Formats: sequence, structure tokens, C-alpha cells
Amino acid sequence: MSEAKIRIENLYKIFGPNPQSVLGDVQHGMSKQELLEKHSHVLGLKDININVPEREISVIMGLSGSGKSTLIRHINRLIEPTSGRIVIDDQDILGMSKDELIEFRRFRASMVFQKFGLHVHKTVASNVAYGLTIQGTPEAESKERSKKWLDRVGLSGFEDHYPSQLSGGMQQRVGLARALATDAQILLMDEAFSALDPLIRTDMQGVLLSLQEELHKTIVFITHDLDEALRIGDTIAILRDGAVIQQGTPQEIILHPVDDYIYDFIKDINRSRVIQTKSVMTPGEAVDSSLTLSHDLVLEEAIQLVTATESMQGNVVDENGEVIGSVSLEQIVDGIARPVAASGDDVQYR
Ligand SMILES: Nc1ncnc2c1ncn2[C@@H]1O[C@H](COP(=O)(O)OP(=O)(O)OP(=O)(O)O)[C@@H](O)[C@H]1O
Repeated sequence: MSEAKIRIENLYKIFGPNPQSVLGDVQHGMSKQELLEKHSHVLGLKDININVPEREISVIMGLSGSGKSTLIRHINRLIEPTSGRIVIDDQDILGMSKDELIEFRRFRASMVFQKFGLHVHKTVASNVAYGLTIQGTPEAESKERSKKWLDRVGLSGFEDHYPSQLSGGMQQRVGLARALATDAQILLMDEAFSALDPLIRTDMQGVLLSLQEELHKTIVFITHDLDEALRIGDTIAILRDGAVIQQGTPQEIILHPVDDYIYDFIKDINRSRVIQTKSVMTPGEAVDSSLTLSHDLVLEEAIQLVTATESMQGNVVDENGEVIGSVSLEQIVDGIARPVAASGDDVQYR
């Protein structure tokens, strides 16, 4: 895993007239419900500790009201914490002056919003150039960069259109181009695709993933949708009532849900499309089979290849083509059928 670009440490956020007066109670375990009933304060975030690795997509997932928006808005200090630290590139952003903060938002962190946040009276090209204009970039250069990013998100030819002339999916492409045009290393995406129809949404996820293969931004992506989280997240943190219940890679979360709450989230997913060969294989030496399977091949595809062999097994190779283990038909079927730990042990939920 890459180094942490953003470190969120012991972060608490309490909404209400006097958060400091009830912070101690929350730190000693007072629940969200009790805090509301006894002290009329709302617990937004509770002891959040998350490392956001550089050049990866970190998904924050949770149901409505779990604290996702509150959390992402701390990263560019649209919200001030009650307590805790947010360290970006080894700098505690809570110590930034007003000017440093403006600089940070202009050059280092861009945001993509659920409702696109476009200027309705500006053309598509001006919307994309907006961040560059406030950075002080000369007009000709802004224009050129705006055009380049519109090309990259598949909107060349739409420069002079207005947002209302575009579909929702196209408007969000403009939102994405605007965020990318500033060259900020950090992208904060708050339910960025949630307002889109399912097919367009899947399409936008593909656009983001293919751009990311080349750009390697540090992306914090908020969603309430598990399929989206599994598809785009290098890591996922799941929030409930303002606290992180589990964080890990999609494979870890599916194979090792820490409790019933997480299990309820994952139990209906199509495991064969998410679990990869490496997660069910026996690590070690090659077995007698002419079949090689990539370590990240999903089980749905692996099962077809393995059933076509005589020995009903194959060797698993890493990205360099080196054998790292083997997998049998039985292991694949087991992985698809029920939750198993990477070790092959059954997972107990209670
Ligand atoms: N300004 C505020 N004042 C009081 N309570 C707030 C404020 N902002 C958020 N909250 C509360 O904090 C909790 C977390 O809210 P938040 O909006 O971060 O959740 P969310 O997971 O983003 O939900 P959604 O998906 O519905 O946007 C909720 O209980 C919410 O009511």
C-alpha cells in the first residue's frame, strides 16, 4: 500500500451549542441516542482514524446520517472538528491560516459534488476553467487546459454549451473535468455519481477508473452504494452512527465482515464477481495443471477456466507471471457459496 497522503486521527465532531462540554461524555462512550436525549447535541463523528493512501481511491461508505458528508467536509475544512487532527502531506491542516487554507483549496484539493455545482450562466468551458481562473492562470492557458480536460472526459465539442443543455451524466463529466483541470492531487467526491441513472452511473465509474489508471490522484469517494464502493474502492471504510465499523480492501470486507451490520451490507452481493482467485487459493508451489490464472481474476471467470481443464485446478500467478499458489474447483465453489476467510476457515459472525 502507498504512503498515507491524508491521516485523520481521533476525529470527533459534535453538533450543538456547546460541543466541548459534552466531548468527554462521548469519549467515555456515550451513544448518539443518549447524547441527543440527555444533552440535545448530535454526534456527527466519533473517534475516526483513517489513513488515505496516496494515489489510491479510498471509499467512505455508510447509510444516510452515518456521517459521510461531515467527514469529507473536514478534509478541506468546510467543517471544523470538535477534536482531533487531519494531517495532509505531514501538515496539520487545522493549523493552517486563512490564506494557507484558501491556497490549499485552490491548488491541492478539488471537490466534486452530487448536484454537480456548476454555474448555470457560464458555458461548459468557463465552468471547467473556473478553478484555473481563481488560481490566477492566464486566460489563454485556462482555455487550453479546459479544452484538454473536456476532451479527456469525452465532451469535446460541448465547450460553448450551457449546463442546462446537457444531461445529468454529461454535467457530472463537466464537474469531473473542472476538478481535474486544477491539477490538484486530492479529489474529494461527495456522492458524486448518486444523482445519476444506474447505467450512466456505471459509465461514470468507468470514466473515473480509466482516468485514475493514468492520473493516480488521491481520491476520497463518498457513497452509500456497496456495488459502487466495491467497484471503485482500493479500500473501503464503513461508517455507522459516526464511527468507523470496518475498514479494509473490498476483498477483506467481503471475506471477513467484522459483525452482523457489515454482513447485512455484503450478504446480497454477487460474490463471484467480486472475490478474486488470490483470496481462495492455496498459497505455495505450482500443481500439475497447464492452466494459469491471474491472481486478480474474479471467481466468475475463474470457474469457467478451471472447469474446462481435466484436473479441475489451475496455478495462480501474480502480476509478474510468477506462480504464487493454486486453486481448485472446490475452492472456487466454496468461495462463491459462503463466506470464507482467506485461510479457508469459516467466518463466525456472532
Ligand atoms: N449542521 C448540522 N447540525 C446538526 N446536526 C448535523 C449537522 N450536519 C450533520 N448533522 C448530523 O450529523 C449526522 C451525520 O450527518 P451527515 O450529513 O454527515 O451524514 P451522511 O452519512 O452524509 O448522510 P446523507 O447520506 O443523508 O447525506 C446526522 O445525524 C446529521 O443529522
